[in-house]
Amino acid sequence: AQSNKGLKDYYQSYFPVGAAVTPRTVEEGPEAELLRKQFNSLTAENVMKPQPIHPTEGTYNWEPADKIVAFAQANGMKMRGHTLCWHNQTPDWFFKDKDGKEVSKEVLLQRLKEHITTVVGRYKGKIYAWDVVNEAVPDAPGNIYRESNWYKIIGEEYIARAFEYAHAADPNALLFYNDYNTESTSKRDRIYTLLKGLLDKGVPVHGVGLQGHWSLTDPTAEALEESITKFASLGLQVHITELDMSVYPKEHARRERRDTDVSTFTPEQEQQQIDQYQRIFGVLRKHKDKITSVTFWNLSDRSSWLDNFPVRGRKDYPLLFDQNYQPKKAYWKVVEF
Ligand SMILES: Oc1ccccc1CN[C@@H]1C=C[C@@H](O)[C@H](O)[C@H]1O
Repeated sequence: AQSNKGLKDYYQSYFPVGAAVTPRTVEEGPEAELLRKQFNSLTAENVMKPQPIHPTEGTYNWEPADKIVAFAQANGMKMRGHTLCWHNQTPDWFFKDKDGKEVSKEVLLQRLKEHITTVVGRYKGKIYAWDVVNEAVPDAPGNIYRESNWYKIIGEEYIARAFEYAHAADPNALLFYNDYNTESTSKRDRIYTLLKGLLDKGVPVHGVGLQGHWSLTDPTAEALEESITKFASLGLQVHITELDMSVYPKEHARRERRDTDVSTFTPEQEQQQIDQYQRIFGVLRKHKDKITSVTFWNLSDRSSWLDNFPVRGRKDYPLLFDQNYQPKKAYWKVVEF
């Protein structure tokens, strides 16, 4: 019956649809029920990032990640791994020796290799796609490489090495480069240059993750189409990895509250959100030959990372399910096509 269909059923002949979850989300209850009904792919929102999973050189924290993997396995869901190499949520110990001094390039490469080999190896055969490197390209025009500790100590080759380590650990896993703001022409072009260079050197990159932290007006359908086709022209699969649609103007840096930062979800904002979700999914369906996964970042408006970014404590309403896990008007425009 229609009522039993979820997003994953409507999109069965297009692409898997997923959500970013916490270990709490997969405990029995309304959120686990919503996951089962609506989604057939999962990403761990935080617990597979370097800091949560490998807090000190000698300790791995497997239990939270294992919980999410077990839920995916038990419910026949695909699992995306997020993320192996990133400048954020990465512990300082990677970059420091026992005296607190900066480590050499060789030591840091060895630590990166150990981390990736151990994490990817543990979930071999259970995680089919990894965000190997996250956000290596800066927003500001000009440089291709963000000046992270990875880049400063190793140089640009840290990216190729990360992909090679992941491929050696699980030759069957699809390996992705993941980034946000991928529809801005300057950043899009620099990501393209980075990826083309890696592919030309034979580095095992299989796809690009467009995070999809979008807003009511950005991107336009044309800009999104341009990004999808440009990256696909490299022979890469395209995943939308962190889709949400803030009801506030897009910003890319955390900032303190201003008294104008009131939380609103007016009928006008809702209508704009309905129209934008309809436009975006029209483009994604049109390019189902290039798009092989679409994952929302978090599950429902009950809780979104945007409730605290870029402004702490400003409630956002970015997803297809409301604060009581019910489909919003935008949901029906996404599934009725
Ligand atoms: O939209 C942004 C603006 C500035 C910096 C980072 C981002 C997006 N950064 C993402 C968001 C949330 C995290 O949980 C994800 O791991 C990260 O990939």
